[in-house]
Order: sequence, then structure tokens, then C-alpha cells
Amino acid sequence: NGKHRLTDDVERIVQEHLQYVREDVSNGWDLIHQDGEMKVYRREVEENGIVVDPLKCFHTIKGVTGHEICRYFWEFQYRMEWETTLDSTKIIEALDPDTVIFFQLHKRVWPAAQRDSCFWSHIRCISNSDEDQPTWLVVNYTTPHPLAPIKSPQVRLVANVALICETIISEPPLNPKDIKRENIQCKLTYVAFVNPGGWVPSAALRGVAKREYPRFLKRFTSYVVEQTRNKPILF
Ligand SMILES: CCCCCc1ccc(-c2ccc(S(=O)(=O)CCO)cc2)cc1[C@H]1C[C@H]1c1ccccn1
Repeated sequence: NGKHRLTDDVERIVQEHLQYVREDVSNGWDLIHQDGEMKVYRREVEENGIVVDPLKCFHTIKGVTGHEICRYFWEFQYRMEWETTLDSTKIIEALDPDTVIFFQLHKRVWPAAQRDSCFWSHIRCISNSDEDQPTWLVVNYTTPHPLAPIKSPQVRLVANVALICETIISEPPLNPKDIKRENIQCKLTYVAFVNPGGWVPSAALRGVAKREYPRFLKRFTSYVVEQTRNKPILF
């Protein structure tokens, strides 16, 4: 894909996430939610009195590939189908076929001011030769943009989010064309570093995050299972 003004930033952040995804959650992380295969962890971090807790979620979804999960997460046209915390979302620039810039208005969480966000969003396939299936990932990373002016009273979020997915094929048949959805599953890791961009009561923000992240991950993954049920498998 063509080089553009953010190529180096995208490369750097993608590599950082590929290192970070391997870090285990045994020390310093609290398990804040578990639902079947989904485990949500959080570290309590404050910057200048603002809660910026990193979030890490592990989930295994039967019947879908990592490519399908990343595709539905990255593609603009599906977003309002699964995102319940947005008032609006739009693409304001396409940098290359795999990298766009979104501007989003997040639903107001009373009594805090409404948040908006502007980030580059990049989808990529990383073929790791040894394993059979490649890793697919999406990174959403805050960036300024002339078409996303910061306008009071909205407060600009600072977000660095990654969705990293592996595809597992159990009992692979001799001919890959015979692979069925019951033989595939996606192991996903979702990490989110979100700074709300302005002071929010710590307990309130921790409460919203604890409720909203599991809800959004459950709703999003269920949406992809529904959408792909009778479609050919996208590896
Ligand atoms: C006073 C509350 C301020 C709002 C805080 C806030 C805003 C955005 C986000 C967020 C930003 C990006 C993403 S994404 O994965 O890139 C998808 C694209 O939309 C996802 C979640 C998170 C939170 C934190 C609360 C937490 C929360 C979690 C899931 C939904 C709503 N609120």
C-alpha cells in the first residue's frame, strides 16, 4: 500500500502493540469481568488525577476467523450496528486501502461533558510463517485532523486501542476448502488505553469502563457471529 504522512507512526504503534500483546496479566492487573471465554483485566493508573486505566481483554469466539473479527471492527459501514456508545461516526480521510481517519461523537455520560474522538484506524495481516494461520489486527490511535476541530463543550478523547486476533482451526481437513465453521475459532486480545481528555470522577469513569467494555466486546463479537453465520469463511 502507498506510503503516506502517517506511515511511520502507524508502523511504530503496530510494532508496540505486537510486543505488548504478549505481556502477561499476572502482576498488577485485576480481573474485573469474566463471562465464559471472555476475561477482562484492568490496571489502575491515574495521570494528573485523571483515570487512564489500561484495559486488556482476552476472548475466544467459536465459528469466526480473526480476519472476520478485524474486518467487522475496522469497516466503517458496520460500526453503528454494534457500537451503542456513539452518537455518530464518519471517515474524514482515507490514507491508503487499510488506513482511514475516523471522527466520532461519543454518547454523553452525564454529568461529564460529551467526548469526541479522532483517530487513524489501520487493519493489517501479519503472516507468522510457523503457525498455519496469520494474525490479523486493527489499531485505532488518536491523531489531530483539520476536519476534526476541537469544539467546546466537547472534550477530545485520547485513545490507543488494538484488536489482535489469531485463527485456530481444529482437526484441519486435508483440503482447506472443506473447513467448516464448527472447526474454527478466533482467539482475540483487545487492549485499550483511553484518556477521557478531561477530568472525570475516578469512581464514575471506572464504573462506566467496567460496565461498558465487557458489554461492547460481547455485543460486537456476537454481531460478527450473526453476520458471518451463513457466509463463506473469510480467512
Ligand atoms: C465520561 C466518560 C468518558 C467516555 C470514556 C470512554 C470513551 C470512549 C471509549 C472508547 C473509545 C474507542 C473504542 S474502540 O474500541 O476504538 C471502537 C471505536 O469506537 C472503544 C471505547 C471508552 C471510554 C471508557 C468509558 C469506557 C467505555 C468503554 C466502552 C464503551 C464506552 N465507554
